Amino acid sequence: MSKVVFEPQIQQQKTRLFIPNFLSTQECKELEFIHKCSSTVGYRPNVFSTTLSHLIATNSSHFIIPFIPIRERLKDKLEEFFKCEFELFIEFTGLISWSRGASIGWHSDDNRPYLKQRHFSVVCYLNTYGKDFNGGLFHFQDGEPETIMPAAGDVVMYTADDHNIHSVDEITDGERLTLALWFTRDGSHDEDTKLVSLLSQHLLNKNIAGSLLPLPASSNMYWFSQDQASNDQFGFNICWARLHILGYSIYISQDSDCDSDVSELMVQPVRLVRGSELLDHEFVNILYALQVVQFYCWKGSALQTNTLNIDCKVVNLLDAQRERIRGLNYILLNDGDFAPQIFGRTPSDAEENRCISFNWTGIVAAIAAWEDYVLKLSKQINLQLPYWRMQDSLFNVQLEA
Ligand SMILES: O=C(O)CCC(=O)C(=O)O
Ligand SMILES: [Fe+2]
Repeated sequence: MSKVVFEPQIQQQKTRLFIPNFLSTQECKELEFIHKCSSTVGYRPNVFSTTLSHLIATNSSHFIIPFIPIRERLKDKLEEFFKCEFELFIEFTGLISWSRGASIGWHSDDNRPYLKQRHFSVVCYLNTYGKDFNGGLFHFQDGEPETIMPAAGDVVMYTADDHNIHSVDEITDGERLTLALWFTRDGSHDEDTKLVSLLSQHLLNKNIAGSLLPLPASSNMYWFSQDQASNDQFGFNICWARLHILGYSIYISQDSDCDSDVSELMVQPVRLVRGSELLDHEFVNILYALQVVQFYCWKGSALQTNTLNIDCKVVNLLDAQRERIRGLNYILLNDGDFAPQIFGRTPSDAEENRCISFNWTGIVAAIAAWEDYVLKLSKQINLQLPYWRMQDSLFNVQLEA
């Protein structure tokens, strides 16, 4: 009797996928806006991050809405390609930016005992090599593609094990931004369970008409220093620095005894200053001012068109106010050149940094447009949360219009 011989399957296991243009330009820009007004110091030197739980903790849960359809599309694509439909959970979602000096050597993403639940990695590039930053090329140690040159909208998915040893070159200038997700087969590490619980506690305690203004987290989360481990006094506050590189200063009228206490300054009402002009509008805190300015950068040209009827009061700075701003900058920016070194592009590009056209009426228009935007997001989250609670999962609920 002849035996049936089973040929060993010589089939290369698929371990990675590169997808150009998976996200639209609008999706990338919206996530960039969220990161630039919400980021805190990250988990590695010169890295900044925005996690979904941080958005909830800072009264900005509504910013989770734009992530939902993107997470869903990424999960569907990943499960289809790796043939594991309905098996995966999202373990982590975050916006991560790397600034000058950040890099990572050869590693796999599950290379620590506490990271073993990470089975798949997904990196979405939200900005572009050569345009927004230099350095920061991604390399796989073996196989194809060997090198990825990040471009806004492109996505790479790979198994988090040692089939995919990879590295990222040092960023030499600018800020390289990604949306990073890890997926797991282990339901006990499902990020959604934790998020639904945090959202429930947060939103149910608050009436629907509750304020949509951001609340700063503890001030050390916004304190950047070159050597984070040493808690170096020489550094800067990320919010002040992001406004500074866009050409804005901050005026705080309230004179308190604890001016050198940064946590106190983060919760004071602020006014925006540009050159020698001060906008006569009080923002409840620095995070709110930052959200409006970043919103203006995002929507700028669209806002310009209907600014004709906007009432905008701008006054000239008094010498005493100028002195006060100098004092605040000394505390919050230290050396004013340090922030552009970390966030900027060479040669100094503060002007080139997207917010090219500036006028105060644009900013005032942005205050109203920001409010419409967050109100719309907030309505969506309030409608969806009951369904998320039922399923213990964040998903795009198809609601009747
Ligand atoms: O941003 C990238 O291209 C990859 C980042 C990375 O390797 C990591 O965070 O583990
Ligand atoms: Fe990695």
